[in-house]
Amino acid sequence: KGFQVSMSNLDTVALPYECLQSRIKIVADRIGKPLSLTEKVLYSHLDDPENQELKRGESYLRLRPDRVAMQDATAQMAMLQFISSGLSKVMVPSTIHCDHLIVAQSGGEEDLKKAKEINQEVYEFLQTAAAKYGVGFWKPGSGIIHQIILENYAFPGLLMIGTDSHTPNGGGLGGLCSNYDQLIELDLNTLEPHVNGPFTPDLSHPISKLGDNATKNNWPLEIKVCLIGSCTNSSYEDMSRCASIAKEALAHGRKSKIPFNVTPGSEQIRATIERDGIAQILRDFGGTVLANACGPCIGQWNRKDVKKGEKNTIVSSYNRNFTGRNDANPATHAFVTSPELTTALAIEGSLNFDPTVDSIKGSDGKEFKLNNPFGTELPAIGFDPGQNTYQAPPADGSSVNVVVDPNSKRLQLLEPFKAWNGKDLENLPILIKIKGRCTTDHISGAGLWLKYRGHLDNISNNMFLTATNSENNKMNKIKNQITGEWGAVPDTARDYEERGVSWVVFGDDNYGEGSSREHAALEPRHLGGVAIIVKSFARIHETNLKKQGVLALTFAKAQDYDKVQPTDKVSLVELNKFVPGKPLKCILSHTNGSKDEIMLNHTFNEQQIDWFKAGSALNRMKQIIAA
Ligand SMILES: O=C(O)C[C@@H]([C@@H](O)C(=O)O)[N+](=O)[O-]
Ligand code: SF4
Repeated sequence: KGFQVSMSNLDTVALPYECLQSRIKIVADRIGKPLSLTEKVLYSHLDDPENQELKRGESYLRLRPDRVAMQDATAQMAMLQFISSGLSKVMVPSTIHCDHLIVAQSGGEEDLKKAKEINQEVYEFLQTAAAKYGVGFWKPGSGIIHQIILENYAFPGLLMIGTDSHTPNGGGLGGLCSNYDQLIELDLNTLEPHVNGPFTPDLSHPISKLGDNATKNNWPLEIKVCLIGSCTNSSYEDMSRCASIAKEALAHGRKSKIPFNVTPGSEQIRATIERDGIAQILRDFGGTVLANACGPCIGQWNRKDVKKGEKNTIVSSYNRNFTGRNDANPATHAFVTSPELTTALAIEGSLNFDPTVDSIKGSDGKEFKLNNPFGTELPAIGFDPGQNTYQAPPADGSSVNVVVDPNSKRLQLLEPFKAWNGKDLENLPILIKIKGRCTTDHISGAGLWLKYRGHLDNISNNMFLTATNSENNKMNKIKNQITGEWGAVPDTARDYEERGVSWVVFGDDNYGEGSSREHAALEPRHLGGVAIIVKSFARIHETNLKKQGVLALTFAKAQDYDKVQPTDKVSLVELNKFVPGKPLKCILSHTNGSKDEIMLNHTFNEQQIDWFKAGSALNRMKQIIAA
């Protein structure tokens, strides 16, 4: 009792277990039955455990997170929004992690040096904003946010807000607990390794069928590059399992047939795999050790081996493989799988090779088969922390000067979005009616655009560039409904905006899947979009739209999507009756004079409707603070 342990060895704030347990007790007494792990983590962070409404799947919980973590591609916008809030310091321990902006080309040291030069302005902004507002700063080279969280910050029961969709990775240390909502039994002996792709992580192939499926679909069988690493596949164990395969190949005089890139998840992983000889084995196998960063996973890859438009296949252990995501080449067929399967496939460099059954010819001409990979979960003699790349926030950063050059191409201070004018939205043009998959990479691509993530007007030039227009099945070719001219999506949106004309977008299922990037919501809002109307939303993106004051609406009847003509004028009426749980009325006025009235569902609660009325959640927060 009374003995305090700090939340991490980099913070002074104590682990909050006493407070968490007292809140759980209050809720457990209210509910009167055992709680699942998720309920324990959430309810122990309730702002008002005595009175919070607790309807599973319905209630919006007001929560107090223990900490916040931001990666550098989203932290710029997060800190710009924080600066515009007028608050003087963060309320909970927070950190910024420089991991998304380092371009992979020749290898770790060289790439990191170049990144520090190229991104100097952005790193300087983040480093000074961190110091000024009390945020810890992990310098470029520290590693990927989620690996660092696992190494320094995650603890059982933690509730953390992260500006990246893989933040739940830290939940892996959630610890065991007594009550489950559902028990799913998986017989792992029946589960064979799978490889997913191309163009989506949802297209899954058992390794035994991969070659046939690739042949049937005319996907290139030859693998051009294999890449291991990423925020969720770059632990010490991952690397040591890959090294066990590399070592076996080397023992038979074989190595990777193709370029093989290795991304350590953090400086600690890099230093430890160097110390333990694992990095050298991977280099002997033909590997290039890249910087501790996201790199090619998010298109930070200065790829030289194929030309843009050239059809080719790559295999990685990354998390995503959407069109063009890794190298901005829409013809790159990217497949994702485990780090060890990626390593094994590199030996023969073909999708037609099944390392679980096929043998390999050694340099002595003799056939051999790979044994199952094995790894070491934790290094026997502990981790080598490597270089210290962490900057703790000073006790008082108020005098720190944060520079945002008004002529910068990469950073721009934010202007508040306008509040709703209290009127219905009448006869708006449709900017684009999107057909099929529309991920956040389609709405706001990464790759070369990542450099503009701190400049809302400049990054808006990538808006919807790779979304498919239902009218012509083309990307980035839409008709301006006022001038009749065909043009690029961002230019057309800017033309409407300059004319003071708001617009809407229609979309398909799981709209906005993938990344957390708020830019996919900020950009349409910035260029004059007022409503996104789709068959269904991806959860994170729907919330991002609401936060930015955009009406995130879904067809009450999915088939109403087919009633929408790209030339329609769209009205959203009776908005004065916009309340939780009540669908909104939409009138489609077709060019032939006929009209269709359809109903649109939404998931806005009272607080979020206030965000819409105020123009954004940030505007609403400032109203509350000022009141
Ligand atoms: O786009 C971003 O900056 C965040 C994004 C990125 O890490 C990604 O994997 O796409 N994510 O996953 O949330
Ligand atoms: S998914 Fe890729 S880009 Fe996103 S955080 Fe992980 S490594 Fe970085």
